[in-house]
Amino acid sequence: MVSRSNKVNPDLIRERQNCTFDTLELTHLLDGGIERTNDRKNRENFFLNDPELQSKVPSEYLSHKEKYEEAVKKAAIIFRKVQQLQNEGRGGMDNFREILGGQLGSAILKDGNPLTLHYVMFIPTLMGQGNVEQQAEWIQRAWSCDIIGTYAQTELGHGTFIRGLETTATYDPTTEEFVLNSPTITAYKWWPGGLGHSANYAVVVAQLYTLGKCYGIHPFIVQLRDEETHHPLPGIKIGEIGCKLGMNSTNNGYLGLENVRIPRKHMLMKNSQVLTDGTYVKSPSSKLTYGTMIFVRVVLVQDAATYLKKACTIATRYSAVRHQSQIKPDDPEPQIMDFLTQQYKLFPFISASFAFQYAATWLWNTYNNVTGELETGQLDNLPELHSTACALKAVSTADAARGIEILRLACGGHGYMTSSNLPSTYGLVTAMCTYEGENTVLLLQTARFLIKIWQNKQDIQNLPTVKYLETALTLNNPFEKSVKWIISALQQTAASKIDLANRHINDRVQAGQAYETAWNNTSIELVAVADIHGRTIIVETFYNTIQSLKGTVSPQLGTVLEQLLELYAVDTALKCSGDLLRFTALEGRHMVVLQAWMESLLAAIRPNAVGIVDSFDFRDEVLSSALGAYDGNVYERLLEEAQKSPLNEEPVNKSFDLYLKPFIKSNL
Ligand SMILES: Cc1cc2nc3c(=O)[nH]c(=O)nc-3n(C[C@H](O)[C@H](O)[C@H](O)COP(=O)(O)OP(=O)(O)OC[C@H]3O[C@@H](n4cnc5c(N)ncnc54)[C@H](O)[C@@H]3O)c2cc1C
Repeated sequence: MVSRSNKVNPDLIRERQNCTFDTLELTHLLDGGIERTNDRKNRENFFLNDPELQSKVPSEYLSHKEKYEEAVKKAAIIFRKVQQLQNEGRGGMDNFREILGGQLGSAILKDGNPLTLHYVMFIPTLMGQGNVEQQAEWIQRAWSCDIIGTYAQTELGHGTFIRGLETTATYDPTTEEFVLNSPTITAYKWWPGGLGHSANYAVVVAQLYTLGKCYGIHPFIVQLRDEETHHPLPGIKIGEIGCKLGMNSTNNGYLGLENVRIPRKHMLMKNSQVLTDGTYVKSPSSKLTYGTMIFVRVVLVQDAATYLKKACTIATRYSAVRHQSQIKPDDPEPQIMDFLTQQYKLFPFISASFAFQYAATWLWNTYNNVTGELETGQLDNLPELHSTACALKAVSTADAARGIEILRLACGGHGYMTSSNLPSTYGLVTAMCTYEGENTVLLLQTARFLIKIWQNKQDIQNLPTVKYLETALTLNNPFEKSVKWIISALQQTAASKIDLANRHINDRVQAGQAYETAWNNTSIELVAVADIHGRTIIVETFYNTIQSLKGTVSPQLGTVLEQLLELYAVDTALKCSGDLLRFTALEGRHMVVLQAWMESLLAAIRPNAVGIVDSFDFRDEVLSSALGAYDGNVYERLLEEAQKSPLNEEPVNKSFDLYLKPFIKSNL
């Protein structure tokens, strides 16, 4: 068997020598400073050097059951270590962000963590929707993992349309309890992570009935399993939903409820309440329940950026060491990265990963400001935040999933190997397009906000993400080869498309259609409206971030960042060129300028491509890829990974004697 050398591949050495900027400077910038880089590295050492968290057998070779058991074992170790860090005052939120996201988390558990929902949904829901007494009772127990929870909203019959959920919680004033039921098969909860065999509690979303009246969906804390034996409690029908495209260790579960009684105070009552006599007290604002949903969407934009960066690192390093074909007859085989089409597969996604990271940071800050205002009863900025989070989550996860697939294809056959780690990365990211709000549905929510703003333009000045709508239609904006022009052209396009969609809704209403029908009949345009609005925000945020960094980074790095910004902007313009030709001053002859600009940017980025992805500073364990390792010893690693196949443990498999030999002989 070939043993792997410790030498770095000479192509990668040369790429690194040719890099024009200091990769460490970019690493520190992306991490948020040298101290945060050091914290991250310490955290990586703390988790990844722990032998208990290392796998002997790649998880693909385990059975479904073994995968789950291994995942629970590691999840318990991970969170024990997180608790240790928290107790020592080390790390704070970053521990959770990295453990639960695409950085450290996916290095240790490549196909999902069964305890993620506990941290990402159960605890935030207790915090966001529990009153002070409920928080006092539950949050400490949840933080210390005395109980493990999940969030059970989706049912077999309904995901998106939550008003259609069928699980019922009927108040019984005689015992001061709620009685929970799944009246039909379609009322069974379906999908919650960790629900199958990990959680012993869940926040269950159910239709609330009291004094004979239904008050719509509300959240309830339901105990699912005995805290000692872990056996399901009476009336709880529970299990795991089975194999999926990806995320096969997250233990997604189903849940049926049959006359399950819970105390009145298990209804989460920060917003609405049911009093002991059964009187329903309405929430002061239905918008107050948005908080947790928005939080997760905000986090997903960051995750989209991280996973895309990982895929870019794998495909870019591989493209530097892989040689194939010839550009000119008799030339040696070039690095595949020297094919222009290959650069076009790689570099726009490198630039997109920067765009998404900066959008995520901006969205996170906006989220914190707006939720701070909520605490003081100020709700004015919530609809805009909701609309923006919907659009950015949809655009970033869709583009990241598409990008990872293109990056996988960019690695040819070897990208199809699970040892490239591109298939499971795709599995994790494409799921993000569906959960926490299905992307089309989210874009339609953004569109609803935009149409409302368009119909009623007062106070728009105070809404930063839509302020442009005031003037964008009347702009006289001759073509210019600049990012600023692209931003204003995207704004003009978004405004024109909103105007057009609005007119089409009105035309349909005038022709006799109900508003809702007219909305549905215009929804292809409405989705496109929200999509371009989201892209406009992302390009503008990227531009603003690079402007704010000017003078704070070295000129060499400044140049690279400017090139990435320009590439993201021009690539967006080219992809939206049909719309830009239709709604802005862009003409056919300008398309030639945009195309040449894009090609010149590919050429400019080429010498730094490996340097840029090196700056993402993913440890090999985090990349988990035979194609993407720092040393570039791709072929040795592929062979080494192949040896881990259980089929290779013996020279002749028993199926030969059992089936193949009789078959061959029978053909004689
Ligand atoms: C990996 C994974 C993990 C999950 N984890 C959880 C969890 O922990 N807890 C939980 O409660 N749920 C969870 N879910 C469920 C998830 O939230 C739902 O799948 C999601 O909300 C979409 O709902 P749906 O599956 O019912 O799809 P549907 O709503 O049935 O969507 C199917 C199609 O209909 C379209 N559609 C639906 N409504 C509209 C509309 N109004 N306008 C236009 N088109 C529409 C959609 O665009 C889509 O194309 C998870 C799902 C996945 C895939």
